[in-house]
Amino acid sequence: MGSNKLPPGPPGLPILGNLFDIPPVEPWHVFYKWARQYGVNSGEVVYLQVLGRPVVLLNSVQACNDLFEGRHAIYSDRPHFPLMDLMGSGWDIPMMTYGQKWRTLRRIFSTKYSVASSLVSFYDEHRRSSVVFLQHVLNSPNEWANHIRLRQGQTIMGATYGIPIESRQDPLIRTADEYMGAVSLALSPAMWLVNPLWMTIPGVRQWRRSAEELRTKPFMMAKEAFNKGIGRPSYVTSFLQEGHVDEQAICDTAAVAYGAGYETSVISADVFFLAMVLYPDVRNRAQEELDRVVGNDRLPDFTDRDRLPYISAIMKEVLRWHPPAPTGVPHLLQEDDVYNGFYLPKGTVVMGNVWGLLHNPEMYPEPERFMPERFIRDGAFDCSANDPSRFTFGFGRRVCPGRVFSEDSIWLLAARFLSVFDISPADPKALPEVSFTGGAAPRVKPFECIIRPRSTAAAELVEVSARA
Ligand code: HEM
Repeated sequence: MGSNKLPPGPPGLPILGNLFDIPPVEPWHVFYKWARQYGVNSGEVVYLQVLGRPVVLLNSVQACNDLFEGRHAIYSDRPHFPLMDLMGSGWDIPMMTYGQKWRTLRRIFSTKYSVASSLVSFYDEHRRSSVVFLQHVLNSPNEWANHIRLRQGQTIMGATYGIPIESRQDPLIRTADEYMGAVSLALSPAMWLVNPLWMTIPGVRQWRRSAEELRTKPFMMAKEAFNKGIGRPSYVTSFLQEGHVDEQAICDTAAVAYGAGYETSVISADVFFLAMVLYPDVRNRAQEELDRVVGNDRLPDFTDRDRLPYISAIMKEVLRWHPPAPTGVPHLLQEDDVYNGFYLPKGTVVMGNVWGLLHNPEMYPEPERFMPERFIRDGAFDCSANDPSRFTFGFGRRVCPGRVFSEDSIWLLAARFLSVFDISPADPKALPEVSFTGGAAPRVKPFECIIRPRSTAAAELVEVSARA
């Protein structure tokens, strides 16, 4: 191919390679360091080797565009995730090899989740779940983290199946929690690169059951409601009504929304709360905008979006500051290739360094700071030059098809929560740390905060909206 020189990277041990260089928790900091240390003369391409498997980190916009977009025909496959195989997740689009089955299912999924007219039809679910959320926070503010999980579960389950979820204890939410915990583990670099270890994980059988339940149970419930004529409008019911898509495909693609969308949305909501606790100036500025534009006698809505630029900027900054999948989801190179004069062997695992790209100080000055102002130009919301969603949601043909749905969800949460509640640290002298659990979709470590209605009128507005 004209070059057999591998890109630079950290030296590893014989056979084991860089196995012990990748920490199980917050590995993105190490990836970031390597990008700075080794990427300078290679167009930001860094080479690792783990137990004989070549792994490449792409650390620049250029490299991600050139390879994931420009050469998508050979950069869109997935590596094997042994733990996912054990869980019987062959139906799950994110894990699928790049081929006809993936193409068909992804197209079906996208006709509802990536098309503007369908996304608008999900607005009512976002609205409904956000009002329930506000009421729960009003009644038990210390339980805010549980209320977030319920709200995100309600939104996804409502939009996908039309199934109302009443409580955090709902078995469907528990199933999703369990399955996504396993997926996060299965996709974390430390786990899938070190494949023999998962054999010993005790919960595998239970995870397999959760995966099957997640796949079939809510679909059967939605279908039954549809057949009785009592199904709420949703992804599943609209396909059943249209009648042109095979039922198994509806069932499998619906489960993907629930599986891929639930945990990631919970994390971004948690990140929003953490940012609001740590950055009171941001919260104040957002509330000033909400009061001026929306006033205090109704909740903000999607129709206000164009007039709430700072809320839109907060939503983008949440996705940038701590992306729910900071190391992305790995792609697999299907052919030998040469890039910038470096040889990339067939079978290389190629990872966009999501967190590193979003913390590049040239594109995002003071990257550790939560600063929505970076998306405001001349008083208007503008992320045309630095839209974090270009990285947060992955790359090329495998880019997340749920990204606009997720942005809608975060936007409404931020607008409505800040319009009626104040939030502050539990102890101003001991602010919560910005730290995360392990896994490919790391959760914000639990923290406490104080949440109060902004006024008696705000509390009443929440009650009235919940009754409406
Ligand atoms: C803040 C929320 C979310 C984030 C950060 C996120 C992030 C990602 C990332 C990084 C990928 C991998 C892209 C790649 O391979 O390069 C992905 C794939 C995917 N996401 Fe999301 N996601 C979110 C929410 C959602 C939602 C709400 C849905 C469904 C409604 C969804 C459905 C999917 C699907 C189906 C894939 C697989 C795409 C494929 O392999 O072709 N995601 N997501």
